[in-house]
Amino acid sequence: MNIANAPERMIRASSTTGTHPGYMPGFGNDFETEALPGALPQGMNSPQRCNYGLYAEQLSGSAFTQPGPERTWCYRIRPSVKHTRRFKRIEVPYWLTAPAIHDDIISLGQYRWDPVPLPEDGRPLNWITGMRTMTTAGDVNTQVGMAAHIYLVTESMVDEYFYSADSELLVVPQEGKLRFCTELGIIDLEPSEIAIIPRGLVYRVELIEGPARGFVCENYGQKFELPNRGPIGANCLANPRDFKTPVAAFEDREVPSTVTVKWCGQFHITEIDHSPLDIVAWHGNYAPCKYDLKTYCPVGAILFDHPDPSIFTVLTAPSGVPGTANIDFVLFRERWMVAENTFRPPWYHKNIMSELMGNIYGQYDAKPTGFVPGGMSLHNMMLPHGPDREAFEKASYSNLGPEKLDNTMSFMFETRFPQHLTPFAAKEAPLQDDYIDCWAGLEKKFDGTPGTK
Ligand SMILES: O=C(O)Cc1cc(O)ccc1O
Ligand SMILES: [Fe+2]
Repeated sequence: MNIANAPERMIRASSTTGTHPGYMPGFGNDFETEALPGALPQGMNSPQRCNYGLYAEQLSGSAFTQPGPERTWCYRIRPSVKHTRRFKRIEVPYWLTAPAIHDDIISLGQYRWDPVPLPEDGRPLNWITGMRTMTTAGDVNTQVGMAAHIYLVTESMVDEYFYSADSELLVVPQEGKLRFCTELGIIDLEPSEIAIIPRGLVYRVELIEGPARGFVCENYGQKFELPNRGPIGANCLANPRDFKTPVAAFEDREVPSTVTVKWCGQFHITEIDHSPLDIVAWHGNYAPCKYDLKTYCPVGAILFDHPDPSIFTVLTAPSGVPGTANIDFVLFRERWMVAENTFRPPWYHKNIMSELMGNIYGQYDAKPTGFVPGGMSLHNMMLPHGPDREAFEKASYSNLGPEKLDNTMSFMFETRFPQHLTPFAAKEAPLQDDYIDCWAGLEKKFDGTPGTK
């Protein structure tokens, strides 16, 4: 069943329909915001007593001593130690964490999947139960690597909260609208936008318009940052002002609630009697944000040849080895193709990085058919791939006038680590068994005589 045809009964719409309180522009800025006047101390972080009887608490997203430390000061109704009680382990069987290598699964191969459908039994899915891990890479215990997930959401979390101690999440919606009610404010998210939810931040996810499906890159390592622009200079690509961080918004609600924590790949639940989204004011540079991919300004080939896809990097998460990302988030969006005497789609290649791609909408130039919106592909470390036969023939023989690639948005989670398929990706998700055949028709053109064929 296609997600778009899901019966109405599967969709439990969100109760949160209020207008959004607003966002602040900038990437990694030192923001300050208060939902009540005077809630934020001025000139200091820890006054003897805070206004409104609030508790001051620091959320540290980096080592204290990291150059450019990332932290946020929160002024909240209760310290967050009151938001966790005794933990009970629970199973979340479809959300897997590296290392997760299964002897009976072969990750060596070119793989492609159709969009993951909603479960046929109609059971509702929320942000936690609807997460489907496709690949894992690296090791959460050493804080390197990533996981790629598909989420399917048909119901809101109600009095249920979550945080991941393992990871920052990069969320890439493909269908439906979600609202992330976080400790630091509210983010509404729809296709063509992305959100970054920092490690350790508590939130619940509501369904605004559903069902919702999308992709998640779970980053176990250093945070995503804007790439160095090198000779490109100060402008284009993702411009910092287009990132939006929510203003403070809090809840003062005393109702039985749960908090689920993802910690070293395990899930634990704790019961509390109030909403943990109780931060009235905050300041700092460790905060969630969203970004509209339609504001991404691509820079590309304006005379000849096809550059490396790194020119389309939106965000990069460093690995510690200079220039060798733990994860690059790369965007293939609408753009003009003008290169002369050039094979314009991606060249055939074999790459030490492993490439997981997803289609948000439209057609991807190297794969005109089969790689559909909501679908994913994986070209793992040192596995050759490139345009299918149809794309090769068209690009080799078409007249090369300026051409706009319109209505197209695909992306890549590219990591320096090999990606391992999960049992879900290998056995349950709609894997295209015949994907490899897209190259079968590439014929031998060489006949020993010179000249282009
Ligand atoms: O494999 C792919 O389609 C992604 C990709 C695109 C590109 O323009 C160059 C290299 C590359 O891996
Ligand atoms: Fe590639």
